[in-house]
Amino acid sequence: MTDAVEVFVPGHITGLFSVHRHADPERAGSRGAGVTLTDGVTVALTPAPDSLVTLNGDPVEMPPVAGVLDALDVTAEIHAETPLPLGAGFGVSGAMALGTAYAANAAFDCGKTDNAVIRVAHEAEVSSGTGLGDVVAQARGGVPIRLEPGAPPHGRLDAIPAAARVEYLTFGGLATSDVISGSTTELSAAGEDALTALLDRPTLPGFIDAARSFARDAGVITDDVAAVLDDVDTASMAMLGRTVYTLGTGLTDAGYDAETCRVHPAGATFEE
Ligand SMILES: Nc1ncnc2c1ncn2[C@@H]1O[C@H](COP(=O)(O)OP(=O)(O)O)[C@@H](O)[C@H]1O
Ligand SMILES: CC(C)(COP(=O)(O)O)[C@@H](O)C(=O)O
Repeated sequence: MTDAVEVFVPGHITGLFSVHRHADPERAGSRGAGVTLTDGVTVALTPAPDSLVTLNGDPVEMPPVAGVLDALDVTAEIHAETPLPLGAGFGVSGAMALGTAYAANAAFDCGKTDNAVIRVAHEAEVSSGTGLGDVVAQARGGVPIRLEPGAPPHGRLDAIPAAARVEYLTFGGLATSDVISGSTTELSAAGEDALTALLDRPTLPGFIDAARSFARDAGVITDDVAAVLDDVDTASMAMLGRTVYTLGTGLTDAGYDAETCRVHPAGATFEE
């Protein structure tokens, strides 16, 4: 058993998605597409007799992290640091679950393969109702397309092979669990149409166009987000949060004081 293990997990903004429920959480998930970010979450895990989770120094209730620790039957202190806001569509909960799973597997010599670690984090995230596709996307990096839902070996991923600057502006959170546990028929139909359109044009402009159509058709846009989307036709809304993002410089060009990062070229990594 080692002392502390640190893992970096990229943030993930979902552009479009459809919900695929299944009694078995490793087969449940979403199809869709998003961008992983160089702004992410660094998860530091230290084995400890009582589990504790902090985010930027403050204790937090984080069900998917608790779920990972339970599944691995370990207790630990998890200290996570991120520039990203929690609950605003950046997959912070998925990042914390995946970072915890990788770090715990290493610190406690659980002996799991990469796919098995991803499966543990995905199951905990899905069972907590905090996400459906963030974990598999964050394990891959880049601009992942989720062709089939679920953790490996069930889910299937592809990606848009491209890099970009990413700008984002956040107004606050949207409760992911309220949206994905409610009626998702309209949202999922919009997500399937948008994924088909993206696969016809798997480029960054194709992604933003599909994401904007999805955001409009899914009926989730809030007034603060809508006002920015009216101003910036290369921007869309992060699922699921009151966040606007663009690939390139659209937000700053329009005079918004946006945060800036890049598409992350890789998935979660151990920090040396
Ligand atoms: N202050 C907080 N704001 C939002 N979520 C919080 C907060 N403290 C704890 N949580 C928990 O964090 C999780 C956030 O999940 P989610 O909304 O999917 O966020 P994200 O989009 O960052 O992944 C939920 O389980 C929620 O209960
Ligand atoms: C959109 C969402 C269901 C939730 O994303 P977040 O709010 O960032 O946890 C995501 O996990 C996905 O499946 O695409």
